[in-house]
Amino acid sequence: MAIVLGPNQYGKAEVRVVAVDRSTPRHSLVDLNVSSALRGDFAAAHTAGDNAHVLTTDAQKNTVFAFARDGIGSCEEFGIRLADHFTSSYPWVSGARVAIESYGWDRITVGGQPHDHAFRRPGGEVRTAVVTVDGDDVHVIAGLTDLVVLKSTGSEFWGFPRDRYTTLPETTDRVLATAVTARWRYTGTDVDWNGSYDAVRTTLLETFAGTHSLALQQTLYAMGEKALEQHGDVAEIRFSMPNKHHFLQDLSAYGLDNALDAPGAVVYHADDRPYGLIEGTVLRDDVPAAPAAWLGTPGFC
Ligand SMILES: O=c1[nH]c(=O)c2[nH]c(=O)[nH]c2[nH]1
Repeated sequence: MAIVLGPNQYGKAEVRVVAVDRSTPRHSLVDLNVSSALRGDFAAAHTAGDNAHVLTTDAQKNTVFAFARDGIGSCEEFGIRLADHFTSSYPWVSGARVAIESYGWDRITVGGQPHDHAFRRPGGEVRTAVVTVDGDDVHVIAGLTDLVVLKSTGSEFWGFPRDRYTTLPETTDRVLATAVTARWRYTGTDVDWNGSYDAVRTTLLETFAGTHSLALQQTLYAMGEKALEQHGDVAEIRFSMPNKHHFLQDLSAYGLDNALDAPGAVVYHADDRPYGLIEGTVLRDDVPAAPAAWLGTPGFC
């Protein structure tokens, strides 16, 4: 009896690449989750720790980002480009599997017009309602979770203090993305619930799109302020908004620039964790607080 190596493959799973075409003011974006796996003669790595045949998973990840710089096109084309590249890179790489998930983004409409650089990811979003009767009081909190939105420009972040652990560069043009959880409390119950829900949601989307953001905190406040200005029967609105970071990928190590104004797609790494978590309440100061309305609804400060 001999023990032998059976089928094997290896690669980098779930490379989150976002390529933004900024060549005109009307941006478009491709948002992918790419997993590559190589097959071939990798026996020595397994049996002897000899890595001479191992095209690193790190290089596979870098290849995904580098190839995205030329634009992604369809995910099928992108997969073929990558798989062809990997299999032609070394004679012992006889096969490659490239699996791609593509996340669609719709343009946010503002005043009936599709926005140039503000997008909403369809799916996932959930409408919520919490009704609390407390003695004679009836409280209604409407809301939504997982309203995923992104601006490919119109977002800056600078002017923050720098201590010895602060390495974040200042930026005047970044991707801003979040998954909005919002809950808003009505002052009464004489409300067209569906109409009001749609209208508040529209206000949130239009304000996210239309606010030139200096911080996600500022965008949060602007969304709440507009919701209260435009909807007189809303007493307060609470938000929980993760900052879904999109880092400009550094491609300089392989001789590629990734400048915001260079031709080709601008390539970002969509990082899923850790994430900033920005939470806040915007309220009318002349409406009594209603702590009973929020009892048992966690996730807000
Ligand atoms: O909009 C932001 N707010 C922050 O508080 C913060 N912190 C950070 O690292 N990036 C950002 N972005």
